[in-house]
Amino acid sequence: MTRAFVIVLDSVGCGGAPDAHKFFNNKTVPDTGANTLAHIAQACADGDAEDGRSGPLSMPSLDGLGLGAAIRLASGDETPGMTATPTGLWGAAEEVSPGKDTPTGHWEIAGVPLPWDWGYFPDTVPAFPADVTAAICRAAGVDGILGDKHASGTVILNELGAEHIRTGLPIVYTSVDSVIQIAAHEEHFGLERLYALCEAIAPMVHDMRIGRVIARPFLGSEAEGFTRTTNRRDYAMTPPEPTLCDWVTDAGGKVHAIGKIGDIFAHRGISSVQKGADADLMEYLLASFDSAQDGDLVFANFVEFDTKYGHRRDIAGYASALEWFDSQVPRVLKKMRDGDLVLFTADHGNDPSWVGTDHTRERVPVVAAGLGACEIGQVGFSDIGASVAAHLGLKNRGAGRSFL
Ligand SMILES: O=P(O)(O)O[C@H]1O[C@H](CO)[C@@H](O)[C@H]1O
Ligand SMILES: [Mn+2]
Ligand SMILES: [Mn+2]
Repeated sequence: MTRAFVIVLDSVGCGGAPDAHKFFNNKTVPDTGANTLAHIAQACADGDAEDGRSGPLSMPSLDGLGLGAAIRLASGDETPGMTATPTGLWGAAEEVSPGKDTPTGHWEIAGVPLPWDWGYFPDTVPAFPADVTAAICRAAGVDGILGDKHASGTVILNELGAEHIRTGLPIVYTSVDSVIQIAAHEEHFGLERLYALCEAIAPMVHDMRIGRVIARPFLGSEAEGFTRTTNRRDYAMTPPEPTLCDWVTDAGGKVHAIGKIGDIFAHRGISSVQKGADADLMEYLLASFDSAQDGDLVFANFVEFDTKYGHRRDIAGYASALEWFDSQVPRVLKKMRDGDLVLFTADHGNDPSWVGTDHTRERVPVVAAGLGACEIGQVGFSDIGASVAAHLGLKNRGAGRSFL
């Protein structure tokens, strides 16, 4: 028996998606050519990412496993600063699902491509139909909502945070993803009240094939500014079929969710959940090597690349986050024991050099330690789930084929 550790670097794509022209930022600009990792590496090499860090992108550990090679394979783009000869398993994965959001990417990685099209809200004001707004008002006990449009979650707090405190009305917004996000002040509105509101409207919203209701609690004041807290909670639709998480638990193993993995899978097939800032998650991941048993899956998502830097189009911040993560990788690899598979991948792109503030359709890197040097080439997202299942000796393989 063996153990598997699947570590998703949220939004750390590597370009080259053949269907990128079907996905957009700013309504009209296709994602063709977007490449989160390569464009960050290029900006660093050009001296355009000097805020809080300096010089070429430094990711020696993941590059050593095969990250630079994976980017070049996926996209043909240059990878300045990342030119090591791989010592790990490496390749790039392509998504087939019609969506570039987090649940869609994770479900397909876990063996289940999306069998439907998500519902979306139009980029108009108001964005939400009257019955949705009425349901929110009823559940919150208020007589209106603020926002009611497509927005960036940090920008809308600056715009409406003070009015929210003054009026007590929740801030409700969406994006190109299939989401309703509700932002409310933890103290003025109340954290539990925000959770109860999101939970109450989730069934109606899911019936409209809207993938998630996201509670976006924040703190602060008009004078100090408003900051989102780590108490975000996602009320996601249940995956359409059993996923890798269910296969593991059905076979008697445990799935240890680190970060928002539990929420993404609507807590189906999830044995334990640990949440927090990415720095905390790294410690939970390290500790999981001491507690995970044979047959278990540790499934982690590091979200700050996406939420703090990708959506904010902050290239230097994104580069710093990548460099921090890479500096932790030797600690992870040292914890491995014989039979462990440790696989790093991503769920979509979020190129901080791109227009707009939304995800970008990209291939994602697949690099792994524990199986020696091996090029797997171009694979599908669901092949990752099939390979992890094969590694754990599971019968179910989902839609993919194992590359092991
Ligand atoms: O701008 P914020 O609130 O971070 O929103 C982002 O977070 C949502 C969920 O991942 C996405 O749909 C994206 O719009
Ligand atoms: Mn994501
Ligand atoms: Mn995102």
